[in-house]
Amino acid sequence: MSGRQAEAGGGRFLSFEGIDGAGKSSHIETVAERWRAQGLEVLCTREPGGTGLAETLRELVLHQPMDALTEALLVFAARRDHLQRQVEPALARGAAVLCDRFTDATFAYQGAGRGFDPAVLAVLERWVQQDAQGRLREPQLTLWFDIDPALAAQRLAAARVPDRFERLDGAFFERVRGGYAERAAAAPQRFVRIDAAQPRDAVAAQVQQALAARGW
Ligand SMILES: Nc1ncnc2c1ncn2[C@@H]1O[C@H](COP(=O)(O)OP(=O)(O)O)[C@@H](O)[C@H]1O
Ligand SMILES: Cc1cn([C@H]2C[C@H](O)[C@@H](COP(=O)(O)OP(=O)(O)O)O2)c(=O)[nH]c1=O
Repeated sequence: MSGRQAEAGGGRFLSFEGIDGAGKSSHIETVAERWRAQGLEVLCTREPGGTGLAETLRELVLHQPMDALTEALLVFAARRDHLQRQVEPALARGAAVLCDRFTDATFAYQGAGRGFDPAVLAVLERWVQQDAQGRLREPQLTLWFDIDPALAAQRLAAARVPDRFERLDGAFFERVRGGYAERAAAAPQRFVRIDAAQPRDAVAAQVQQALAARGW
């Protein structure tokens, strides 16, 4: 965990990342159920989204044509509202926050995928996530569901109608995957790589092991 990270106030902040079709969504509810059974308050949420305003911005980002800077500004605007109105109050109450994607997705999709300048993303990250003491709000643990884009595409083809991102080609998702690998290499204490190509039970076991390693 980085020294510049904000305290979670007794709460837990866990993010789930990976390219579309990696299979992360299937596991969030399982973790939530287990933690609720332990008596924890759990907030399951997602980005972009998690508040009325942020869900409205999500609809635009997923369905309206726009350039990479507009995309980045909208996902950070959604993140700001989500942090202020949902995530920070939940962590302050001591709740566990399970977030389907967070800022790593912006570096992976808008940065590595679209080719937008990561230095600008890092500036926006500080504006949006830094507290008055200069500490950055980040997940304490990020589970990165890593998978070959060709396999993820096969899963998605069987699963749902694609949105703006899911329609992009294999080369885009190779770059996004590379973006996640870079983020993971830069923050090895925060990231755990999950081999998402495995069958669902094996993936669930890896998730459980990553949480147990944190005493969670
Ligand atoms: N380990 C797995 N093996 C095979 N199919 C999977 C596995 N995990 C999830 N799926 C299926 O793949 C599709 C995409 O999973 P989903 O959880 O929606 O991915 P994501 O949220 O990462 O985009 C769904 O149809 C899901 O049932
Ligand atoms: C959080 C975030 C998501 N995204 C993209 C990645 C996904 O394609 C999309 C929504 O993510 P996701 O919730 O995984 O979609 P779904 O409900 O279809 O599983 O938004 C970005 O491009 N930048 C971001 O900062």
